[in-house]
Amino acid sequence: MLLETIERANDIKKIKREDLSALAQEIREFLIQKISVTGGHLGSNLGAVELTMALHLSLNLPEDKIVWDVGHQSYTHKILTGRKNGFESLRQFHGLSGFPKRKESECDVFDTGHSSTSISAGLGLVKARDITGRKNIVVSVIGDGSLTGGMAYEALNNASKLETNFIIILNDNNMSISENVGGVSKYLNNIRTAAGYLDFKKGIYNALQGTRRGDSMISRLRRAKSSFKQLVIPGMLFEDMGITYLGPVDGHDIGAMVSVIHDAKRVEGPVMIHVLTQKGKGYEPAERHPARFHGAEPFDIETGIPSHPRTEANYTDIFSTVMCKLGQRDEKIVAITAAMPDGTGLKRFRNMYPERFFDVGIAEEHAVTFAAGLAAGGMKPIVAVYSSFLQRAYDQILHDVCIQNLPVVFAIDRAGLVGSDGETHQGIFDFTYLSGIPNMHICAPKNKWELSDMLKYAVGLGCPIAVRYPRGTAYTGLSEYRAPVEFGRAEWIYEEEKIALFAVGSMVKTAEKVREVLKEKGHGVSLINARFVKPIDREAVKKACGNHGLIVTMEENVSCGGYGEKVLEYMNESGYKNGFLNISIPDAYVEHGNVELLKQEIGIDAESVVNRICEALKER
Ligand SMILES: Cc1ncc(C[n+]2csc(CCOP(=O)(O)OP(=O)(O)O)c2C)c(N)n1
Ligand SMILES: CC(=O)[C@@H](O)[C@H](O)COP(=O)(O)O
Ligand SMILES: [Mg+2]
Repeated sequence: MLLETIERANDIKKIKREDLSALAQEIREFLIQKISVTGGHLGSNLGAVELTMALHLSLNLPEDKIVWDVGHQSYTHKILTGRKNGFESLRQFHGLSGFPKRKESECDVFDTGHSSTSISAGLGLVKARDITGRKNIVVSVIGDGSLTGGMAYEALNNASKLETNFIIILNDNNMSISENVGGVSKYLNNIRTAAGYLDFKKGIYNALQGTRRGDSMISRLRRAKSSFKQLVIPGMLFEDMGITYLGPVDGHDIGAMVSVIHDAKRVEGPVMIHVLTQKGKGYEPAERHPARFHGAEPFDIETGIPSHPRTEANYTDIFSTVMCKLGQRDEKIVAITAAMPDGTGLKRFRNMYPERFFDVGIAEEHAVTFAAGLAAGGMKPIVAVYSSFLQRAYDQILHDVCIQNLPVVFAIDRAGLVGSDGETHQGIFDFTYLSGIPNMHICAPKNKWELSDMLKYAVGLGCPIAVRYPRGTAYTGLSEYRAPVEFGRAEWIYEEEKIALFAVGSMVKTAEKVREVLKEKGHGVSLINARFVKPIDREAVKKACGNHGLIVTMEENVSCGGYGEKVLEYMNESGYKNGFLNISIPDAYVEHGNVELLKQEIGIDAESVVNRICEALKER
């Protein structure tokens, strides 16, 4: 086994050239086997095996630096830098992260998880290198999907005036999570097609090898121009910006890539190598269904079928169904996603109302301002977005939606702990970043019916509102509690005396369990479904303060700027002296792992909450 000989960075250089494709095959088998058990980002990793090997053959790690965009394709890099044993615990609590982590290895130079950051970060590393007089190589690896994100262009704009070496690898597999969309995707497609015309199986770069920055590469291409009917000069967009373009190169040909990287290292300035790869390469189910195997749950290797097929609807399914109904009822309803039609459940809406569906690419900032424009034009936009990705669009929410009080609905999925993606993806800040914005309203459903009711309520509200719901199975308990949603009003579920549990969204289910245990211990416990985080229901808090010694707030958001703080602020303002306990996420990032385990770890699972309440009662 060649893979066994790889124990640390640079060991790959000891492998004989003729054995490299066998090593690539072993890496693929390893990835398929491990990810079939743990789950993980299979497709992107299978596509980037040879590209990563070529980089490791060409660079000297950790002195040289690789910045992985999103970082979901960095598994081969982890294998080649001595972490293959960690794959047993990939994305599990205290196990190997699914993304690059500086704390995991000195070969991980920059933490990622969100898209389109790699060129900015790489440029920063280049400048730090130049200022300190070091000579190392810096490479940013960005996918075609990530190149739809605005940050990438801000960085290219900035990099274009660079006079020292900076290598950008565009790993183009013609896919984002779903189909890649828009003008950039079309442009890259044209390059691919042009390469096809030329019948340059190994890419235009190989045919023109030996060219240098700004000289014969482009002029040779121009000379070659007369031989085509339809001409696309590859990379002209980048060349015109001052970025040397090399490619396209076959991303599964290690020799070709080592050769082009060798040349790129000699360019004094920014240089982009355009590499063509196939998502899911080498595993048929993933090649056939790249979207399904982008982020795979554990699966059967023979068939590709998930090992634990889902039997219950999740919140995304509910959102998806409601959107189709809303779209049917009202022609002004439009839906927007930033490259997540599958993940947000908007695919069905897209199929039914293609003219009212917009996938804007990985462009959350644009998605929000675009929605504001739609609203200003009289439409009723719903932006479906993951909580952690919406963090990017803070100013657009404030400046473009809320100052003008435009009726944009934010359907915030993956709110709360998401699990195996970890720190970068936990949706635990949205109450905080949204609730400080005047005109914004925020609500969270306790179960699947309430999500449906809240969405319908939200589209009729006529001003900015966020409905936030978690990843995973939609709660079906408390179905008998379905009082109409009213602006800023909580819902009393159980009304007793002594302890009042004010729970938000997903925490209502936890609060039910907490209540059961406390009742067994002889306590009277009220349970209030908060429903609204902004505005909070002051009347409900006032009422609870009248006959409950202890007020407990429960939320899956960081404590700072969350629901609990708002309740406490109101209690203080009003002079209520009741005991108060805030159950929320502490002021820290939460790593990857099973959500139930993470909840225990941070003390927001039912058992921990009971213990904390009992402690609080003792102190009184
Ligand atoms: C800001 C942000 N929005 C959305 C995502 C979700 N996301 C992760 S990977 C990905 C597609 C990236 O496509 P590409 O860069 O081409 O890489 P590939 O998956 O094709 O390897 C998306 C949309 C993200 N990580 N960050
Ligand atoms: C890398 C990335 O950002 C996405 O692929 C993310 O992992 C998707 O998460 P879900 O599995 O919750 O859709
Ligand atoms: Mg891609």
